[in-house]
Amino acid sequence: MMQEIEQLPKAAQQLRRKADTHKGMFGSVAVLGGAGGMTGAALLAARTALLLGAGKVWVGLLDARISVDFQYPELMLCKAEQIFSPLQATHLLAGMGMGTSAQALQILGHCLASELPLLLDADALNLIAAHPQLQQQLRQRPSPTLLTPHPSEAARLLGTSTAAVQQDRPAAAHALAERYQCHIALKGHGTLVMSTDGQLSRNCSGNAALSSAGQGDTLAGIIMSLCAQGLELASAARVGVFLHGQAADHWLSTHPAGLGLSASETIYLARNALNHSLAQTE
Ligand SMILES: NC(=O)C1=CN([C@@H]2O[C@H](COP(=O)(O)OP(=O)(O)OC[C@H]3O[C@@H](n4cnc5c(N)ncnc54)[C@H](O)[C@@H]3O)[C@@H](O)[C@H]2O)[C@@H](O)CC1
Ligand SMILES: Nc1ncnc2c1ncn2[C@@H]1O[C@H](COP(=O)(O)OP(=O)(O)O)[C@@H](O)[C@H]1O
Repeated sequence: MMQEIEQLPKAAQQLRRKADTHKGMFGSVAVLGGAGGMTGAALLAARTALLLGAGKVWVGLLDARISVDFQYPELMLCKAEQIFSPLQATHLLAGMGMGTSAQALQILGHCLASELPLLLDADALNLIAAHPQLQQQLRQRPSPTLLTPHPSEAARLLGTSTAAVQQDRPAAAHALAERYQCHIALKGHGTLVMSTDGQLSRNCSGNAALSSAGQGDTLAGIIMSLCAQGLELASAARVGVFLHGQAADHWLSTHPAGLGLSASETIYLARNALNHSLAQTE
């Protein structure tokens, strides 16, 4: 049976903060990605993780020419390999703008070998689709893993066409969860979240304003930020897809035709939506 996500899932209430806290209680997220020409994808995910409340955020870039994000100097930038020596993060997300080079393959291998909760997107998914040994490593991970494919990435992972995925999205989500033994968020209008316990949910928020580059990177950042702050990974996916869509729905109140929403602006809208929702239910 499919559950509809029509409002912020109750699990979000766990994000409310007590008075006596410190940053160590809200997780340390490491983002792996950003090869030459696509460092923006990794920075978008990292900025989102920070602005949605994660305690600390590292960015391990494959293109190591950039050493600081001047707009968000709170982010800790380093070479991708340095994330693992020593591993200080509590949560990993990988793939945004990572490319499919030998270096990307090696970094993804480190991520899969770690025992941390892991979100894989974009090129991490393309690499998995192309390398059976990574598929085996993925299936054997003892800790929670979420794959967030858009329909074309899902098609590569299933060895089918994008049209076939879109023709029966619940079947595709189910097949991905079965094949890779992971939680799945199959993106696109009405994003489906399929968890390894067999629960299938369809997100009802969001609109065509999200059809622009980088919006998947912000979704990945939202989900891992929520997970780092204590939500179980599948719950973080359900809360995250709703918040991401809600951000775009709020954009329509000032931009009714839904044009021109940048991924960077989605971050602020999602942050507002989350803060207001938690304050309203106090
Ligand atoms: N600022 C940046 O550096 C950015 C870098 N990006 C990176 O660019 C690389 C390539 O990723 P792309 O996703 O662009 O390329 P892909 O070739 O994986 O997928 C793009 C194609 O997928 C199909 N598709 C996507 N959503 C669909 C839907 N809902 N229904 C039907 N078809 C759909 C469309 O044919 C679309 O042209 C990745 O590493 C990605 O992370 C992107 O994240 C965009 C932003
Ligand atoms: N028409 C739409 N309705 C609802 N959500 C959408 C729509 N178009 C795009 N999205 C959402 O925007 C995000 C796009 O992600 P993705 O395709 O990975 O982009 P990118 O790789 O550029 O970051 C997904 O979360 C998707 O569900």
